[in-house]
Amino acid sequence: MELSSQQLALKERAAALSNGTIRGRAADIDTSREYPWDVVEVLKAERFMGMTIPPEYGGQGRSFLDTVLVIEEIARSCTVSARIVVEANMGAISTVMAYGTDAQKKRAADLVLGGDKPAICITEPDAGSDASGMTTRADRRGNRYVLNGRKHWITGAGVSRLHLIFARVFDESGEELGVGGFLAVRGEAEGLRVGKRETTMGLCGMPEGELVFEDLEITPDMVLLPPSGFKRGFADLINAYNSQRVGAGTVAMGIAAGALEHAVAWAKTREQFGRPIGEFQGLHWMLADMQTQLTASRLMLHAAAASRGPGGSAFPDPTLAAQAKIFASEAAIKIVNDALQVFGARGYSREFPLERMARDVRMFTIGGGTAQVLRTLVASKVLGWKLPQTRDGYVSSRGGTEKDRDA
Ligand SMILES: CC(C)(COP(=O)(O)OP(=O)(O)OC[C@H]1O[C@@H](n2cnc3c(N)ncnc32)[C@H](O)[C@@H]1OP(=O)(O)O)[C@@H](O)C(=O)NCCC(=O)NCCSC(=O)CCS(=O)O
Ligand SMILES: Cc1cc2nc3c(=O)[nH]c(=O)nc-3n(C[C@H](O)[C@H](O)[C@H](O)COP(=O)(O)OP(=O)(O)OC[C@H]3O[C@@H](n4cnc5c(N)ncnc54)[C@H](O)[C@@H]3O)c2cc1C
Repeated sequence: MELSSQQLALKERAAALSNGTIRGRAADIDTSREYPWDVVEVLKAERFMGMTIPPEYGGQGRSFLDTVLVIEEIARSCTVSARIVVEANMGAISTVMAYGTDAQKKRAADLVLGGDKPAICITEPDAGSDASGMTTRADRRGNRYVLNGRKHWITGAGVSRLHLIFARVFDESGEELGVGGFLAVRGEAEGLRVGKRETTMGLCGMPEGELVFEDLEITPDMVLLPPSGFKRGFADLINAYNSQRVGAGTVAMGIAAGALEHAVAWAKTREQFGRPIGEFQGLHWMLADMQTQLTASRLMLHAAAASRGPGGSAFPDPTLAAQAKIFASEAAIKIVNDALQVFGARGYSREFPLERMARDVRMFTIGGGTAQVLRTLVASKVLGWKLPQTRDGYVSSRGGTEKDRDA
């Protein structure tokens, strides 16, 4: 995909920041397990926070493809910093920019442009891949909603201020209306409690935590009503999430790009048997395969970022987003581990970035929808069949009977 001169300039600016300040901070962010507020200030100064926010709300109205160019460059040096760029431009913020009221857009834009990385709150202890099986509920009380429930593995728990919470909606008679999005700002909302932080293998500077909603009151101005209403609210909200799936896949690809750069430089300088190891054909072919997989990942992610879903969607095509994330995340795990292999024992040392990259990249076939669940989404498109995953749903969707179900 041909990039414009403005996009090339944007990519260069991001690369300069990545090669300088960001690269210098990556190892400390990992070992300290502290959220990099200093990096947020630098991202703000470079206007990499809220790039996709429309100019009327103080942003630049940049595309998802522009954002992907920046994410890749930042991820070459630091995964935590790259994920901040993802969530400051895609996912929750782009959902509010698409579905929100004017006041909600302004509030969200001010927070993100001020350096806030929003949290998208979908996953629950008993509803991970089966996200629509969520039990967090929003009960109507007069003109407000009261949220009760719990989410976990929420990126930014305890540091994010703006939260987009997916919840099952009930009217005052207790009738279920569907799924809605609810906005809450930590520190302003009574009843939003930050729980346990996970001790993760990678992305150590980014809190992944539990959120507990205890009679969290949501006023009408903070209800994010999906365009098709609560009835198809889940579909609308997860459709908006496709932007973040492309962003997540891009972080994985960026880590791989950084790891390959390190491996190429090492292969040229490390000598064994009196010659650079880069002279051995076995490594030629490894490096060639790594580059081939990286190029394919980048092409798929750029195509997905530039795509739009059916029906005039403002978001990437769901199938292209799923395919790009499946391919890029699985390729990146292989590329990073092969890059570590090129370093020999040094690859296994904390004195080199490869072991951190290998720990960081491992999450991308899980977070953002697992590689298995995304394959089902692609298969559903290929077959032209709906493929509900519950046993009853599957049997009935294929015209089966009770007998089939109990088979
Ligand atoms: C598994 C799921 C895809 C949903 O499966 P279900 O069988 O429960 O429901 P479906 O009938 O398949 O879907 C319901 C409805 O939504 C539409 N849909 C589903 N996925 C998409 C999509 N990606 N884009 C657009 N529309 C979508 C589907 O067509 C149905 O609509 P209709 O009824 O046909 O009109 C889903 O539960 C799922 O995606 N599970 C994975 C959970 C996930 O991705 N979690 C991410 C949490 S955030 C995170 O991890 C952040 C870390 S990362 O770095 O970003
Ligand atoms: C680093 C990180 C950050 C995250 N950030 C967020 C966040 O900010 N917000 C948020 O809401 N969530 C977040 N998540 C949660 C993430 O979305 C879930 O972990 C993911 O959706 C999978 O759910 P689960 O972990 O419960 O695994 P499970 O759903 O229990 O899956 C376990 C295994 O079973 C497989 N499986 C499950 N169902 C099927 C099926 N029908 N077909 C085939 N295989 C299946 C899965 O692929 C997986 O291999 C994050 C996760 C990680 C690791």
